[in-house]
Amino acid sequence: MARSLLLSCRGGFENDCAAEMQQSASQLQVAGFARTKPNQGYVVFECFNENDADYLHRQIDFRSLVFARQWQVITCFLELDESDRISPIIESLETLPDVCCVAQDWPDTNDGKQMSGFCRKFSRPLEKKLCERMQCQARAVLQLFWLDGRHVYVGYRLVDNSSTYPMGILRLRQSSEAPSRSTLKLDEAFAVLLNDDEREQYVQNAQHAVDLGACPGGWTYQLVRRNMYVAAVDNGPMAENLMQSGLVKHYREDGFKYVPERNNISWLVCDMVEKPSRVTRLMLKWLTEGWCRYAMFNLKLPMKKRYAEIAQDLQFLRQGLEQTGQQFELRAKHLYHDREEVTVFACLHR
Ligand SMILES: C[S@@+](CC[C@H](N)C(=O)[O-])C[C@H]1O[C@@H](n2cnc3c(N)ncnc32)[C@H](O)[C@@H]1O
Repeated sequence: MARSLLLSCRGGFENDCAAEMQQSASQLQVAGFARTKPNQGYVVFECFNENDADYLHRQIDFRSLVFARQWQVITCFLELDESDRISPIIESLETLPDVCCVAQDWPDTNDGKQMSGFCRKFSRPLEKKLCERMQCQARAVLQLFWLDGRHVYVGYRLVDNSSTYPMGILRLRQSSEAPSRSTLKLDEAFAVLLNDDEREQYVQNAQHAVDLGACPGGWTYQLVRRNMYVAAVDNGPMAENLMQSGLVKHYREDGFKYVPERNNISWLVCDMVEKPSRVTRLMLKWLTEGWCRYAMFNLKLPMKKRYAEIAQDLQFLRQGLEQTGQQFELRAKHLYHDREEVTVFACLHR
């Protein structure tokens, strides 16, 4: 009897996450409304009808949601007594489908961070009590979302339609050879926006790549690390260690005017700070002209209504790719290492 969904997001992006969920629900003709507060790092979406939360959780492809890092159906909200937190949780599980394991998350905020130690300690006794209920073939996870040590949302999420990472966050370490922290955005994008088969097929040694807005070279570093030849386009200075790799050629040119010299570019990546609509048009041009096979790029979103902007840009791109009559992929995610920006992957299957 689940009426609500919980979606976690980066603090400050609650309105965008809520607007996206509202739009996704109304496309499925499900009525509901979002409850959230600024910077709380999550949104609760309340449906008007019983079971609609489960329906939305099954019908909406999690990968289509840009701003949600993780989501779950809420079956109940518990206020717990510190003397016995486990019993009420166990008692509340009757309405749950079969689950294969338990996951504990909390809001990714300064207050929320304090929950990490608590959850680590709590998981052992909880799992001990729950082990009889776990069924390893089950396709759902028991998901707890702690607000503090006494308040928790209990519910579930489907393994095949949610993030596989704890808290929906892929944590990566920056290599000392990478010249900027931005490098983690592209590393995360390859991991999150492509599945294992796609990574194997699309990302290969000795491919040619173009990096627009490349300096100082954090994204180029990720391409070089994957043994690609890179045309790095930017007026700024490139990190010397990358230039010494022998794989990078630096073009001091305007990324909007640069035309590739070769016709076998696999990857176009772009991190230029520019209006998202302008970058979108440029990416569409590269893909439809056949100048590259795959594009991974950032759309910077300094405006207030970020969901409205990204929805419009993605729609423009989708329509442009549809007009080619070819099959294509288009995915966008507000990644953990993204700040006021969203990362997009697009390709045309020729
Ligand atoms: C966010 S930084 C890129 C950081 C880079 N991806 C990294 O990981 O080190 C944006 C870069 O875009 C460049 N840029 C902005 N507009 C450009 C344009 N029209 N053509 C080429 N580069 C541009 C800037 O010079 C700047 O170096």
